[in-house]
Amino acid sequence: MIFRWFGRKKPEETAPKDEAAKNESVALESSTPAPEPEPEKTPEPPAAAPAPRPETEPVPELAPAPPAAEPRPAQPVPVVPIPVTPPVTAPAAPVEPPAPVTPAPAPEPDPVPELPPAPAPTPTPVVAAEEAPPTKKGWFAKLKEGLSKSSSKLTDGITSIFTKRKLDDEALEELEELLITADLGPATAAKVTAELARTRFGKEVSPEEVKTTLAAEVSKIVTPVAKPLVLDPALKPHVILVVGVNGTGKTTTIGKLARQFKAEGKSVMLAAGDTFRAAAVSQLKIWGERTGCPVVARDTGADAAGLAYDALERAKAEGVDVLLIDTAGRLQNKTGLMEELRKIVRVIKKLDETAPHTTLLTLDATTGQNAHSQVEIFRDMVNVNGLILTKLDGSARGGVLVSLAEKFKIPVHAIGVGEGVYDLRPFDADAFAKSLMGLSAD
Ligand SMILES: Nc1nc2c(ncn2[C@@H]2O[C@H](COP(=O)(O)OP(=O)(O)OP(=O)(O)O)[C@@H](O)[C@H]2O)c(=O)[nH]1
Repeated sequence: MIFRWFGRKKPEETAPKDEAAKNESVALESSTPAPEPEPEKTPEPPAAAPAPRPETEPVPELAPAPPAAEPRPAQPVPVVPIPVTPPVTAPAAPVEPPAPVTPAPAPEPDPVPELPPAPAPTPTPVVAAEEAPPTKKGWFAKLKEGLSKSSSKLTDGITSIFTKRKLDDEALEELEELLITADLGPATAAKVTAELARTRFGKEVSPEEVKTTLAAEVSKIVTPVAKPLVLDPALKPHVILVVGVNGTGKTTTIGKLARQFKAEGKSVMLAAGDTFRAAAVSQLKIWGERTGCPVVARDTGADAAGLAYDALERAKAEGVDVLLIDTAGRLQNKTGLMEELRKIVRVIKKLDETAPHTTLLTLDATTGQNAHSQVEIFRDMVNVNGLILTKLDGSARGGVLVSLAEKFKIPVHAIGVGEGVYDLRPFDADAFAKSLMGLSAD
């Protein structure tokens, strides 16, 4: 029966590699500029097109009224002096004379003392003032806490399977199922349990041992993809195209990355390439303000590729270090989206044939296995060469990162564990694996 474990489920996911290679070449082909018949719609360098000039940042009028979706972390709430209403005391038992009951001075709607003009929600240009950057220890704690829903599902399951029990076929089967339901995917689940069987089969194992072994296995699987996003200093700018389904965290991630690059002393420019939704544009503008980065934007409905072209042209002219381009993510209109993304790529290649230098796909970790199809779809549209898993905080499906790593082998540059500007961190394989299994850092 041991052999059942070794032979039964060889991780059968070699196919994706070929598929990945195939698709990659497709994507690359599609982005090769040479015999492209299309550029008739390509926005030409806006020589004589003064009309919808991309408006540029800073955008002073944005400071007030952030849209509801604004991911601003808790700010000290401006204290507006509110006129204190006198406590309404029940009038004491009526005493004579009953007649001229002078009604207790009604809590007058106070003559509103002229309030000093409400302190406008601070324009928050200084990111550092928002929250303190977490220490390494604080970061691990945050990651562990963020992954607690994912890990408690796993650790509760492991405890119930392995309390005073030998590692037999049945236990392995249950473990494998548990790992699958925790989104690690069938191939990863089989691989990890087979490894456990190889070393411990027939022995009594404690839940702690199982967790430690699984953490080590998970770490082995995700280590090859844990690659920080490194900017090429020779590029002016290093162009990062950010793609992903709506709501997966593109704009927020751009804001967080912009902060990080700025903190490293880089000059950063943002391009509001999701021209479809006005809210997306204003959200990016807010991030631009918060991080002190200029934002190239146009009116809703403008041509996204034209905007990207203008942004790159300007970034080059200004010698900017990094250009982050936001994009739309309307999967409902897949063909239209594919066209739009490919066109952005083609058009920016006219200015720099090596751009985009990084095509980042944001994936919402709460969507579990759905993330797999998103990788496939976007990889086929554009040559995705980096992933960012967002919303790992509060997701019960953080295990999906492991199956993504195993299947696609695309670098995971960073993970998002909150809406705050500091809540994006380089992906640390070991810290992630331990947190996922509910273990402590050391
Ligand atoms: N908890 C949590 N929320 C996040 C994280 N990243 C983004 N969000 C939130 O997810 C929501 C969607 O994020 P956006 O950045 O607007 O996503 P988008 O992909 O740009 O979406 P569209 O603008 O609709 O295209 C916002 O409320 C963000 O604050 C994360 O790591 N953790």
